Amino acid sequence: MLNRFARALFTRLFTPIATFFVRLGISPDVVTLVGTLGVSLGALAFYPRGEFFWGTVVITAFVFSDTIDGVMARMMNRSSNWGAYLDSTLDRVGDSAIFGGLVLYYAGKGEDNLLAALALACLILGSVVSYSKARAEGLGMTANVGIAERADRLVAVLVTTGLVGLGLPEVVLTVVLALLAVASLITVFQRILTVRRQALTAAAE
Ligand SMILES: CCCCCCCC/C=C\CCCCCCCC(=O)OC[C@H](COP(=O)(O)O[C@@H]1[C@H](O)[C@H](OP(=O)(O)O)[C@@H](O)[C@H](O)[C@H]1O)OC(=O)CCCCCCC/C=C\CCCCCCCC
Ligand SMILES: Nc1ccn([C@@H]2O[C@H](COP(=O)(O)O)[C@@H](O)[C@H]2O)c(=O)n1
Ligand SMILES: [Mg+2]
Ligand SMILES: [Mg+2]
Repeated sequence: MLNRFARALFTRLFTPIATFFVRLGISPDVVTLVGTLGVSLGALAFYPRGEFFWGTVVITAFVFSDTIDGVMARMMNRSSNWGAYLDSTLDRVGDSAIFGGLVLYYAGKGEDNLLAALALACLILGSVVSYSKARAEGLGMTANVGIAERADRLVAVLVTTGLVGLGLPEVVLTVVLALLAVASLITVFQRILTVRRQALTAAAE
């Protein structure tokens, strides 16, 4: 949902940074790689220790590299299949680090099995959401639908985790992760139904 409504706004917001990087001769692939490293290190260095606020600040500082790399590629007229593949594959690494960092904290020092299980459910279901689109695209179909696309999932987990780091009760994170897991599951079904419709229509033609 956010992807649809906020993409144009965020593209405009980050165009000056993208222009600056292009002038410095930096390639979009480097931005994709450094962004993923920053997100993953931020998540895995801070979240397992329960440092939710600083972890979220570091992750947020790097997560928008995913918007900047695409803007740069289009600006330089070098959008490529390789770039799209690298971008999507590394997205999965960053997303796994974020939810994985929460799993590590709650399965260990945080001692909350319910929160650990919910963070794990969000990690797994989020990956299935992404796979359901990638597989559809690999078969020549589209699955660009769903109430919990990547931007929605990231905003939900980062805003809530950051606020818990500032003192918001953990029960709010429990509720948000539970809702996110359900929304991700619904998104999987929305995508399956979309692809089924396309596959059946194509078979009938
Ligand atoms: C007091 C609280 C303390 C904590 C403070 C921090 C709060 C943090 C708040 C927000 C963080 C928001 C993070 C959101 C990041 C979203 C970035 C993003 O997703 O950008 C990438 C995306 C490019 O898309 P891709 O084509 O690369 O992605 C594809 C897609 O993701 C598919 O997903 P799927 O659904 O299938 O899983 C994949 O299939 C595919 O593989 C993949 O390639 O760009 C956009 O989507 C652009 C729109 C981004 C909209 C973000 C909205 C953020 C809203 C509010 C943020 C407020 C923070 C303001 C910071 C301002 C900084 C100047
Ligand atoms: N290293 C990269 C990263 C991205 N691209 C191209 O941008 C598209 C994704 O754009 P976003 O705004 O969603 O990040 C991607 O499909 C590629 O075409 C690239 O070429 N190299
Ligand atoms: Mg990108
Ligand atoms: Mg991406």
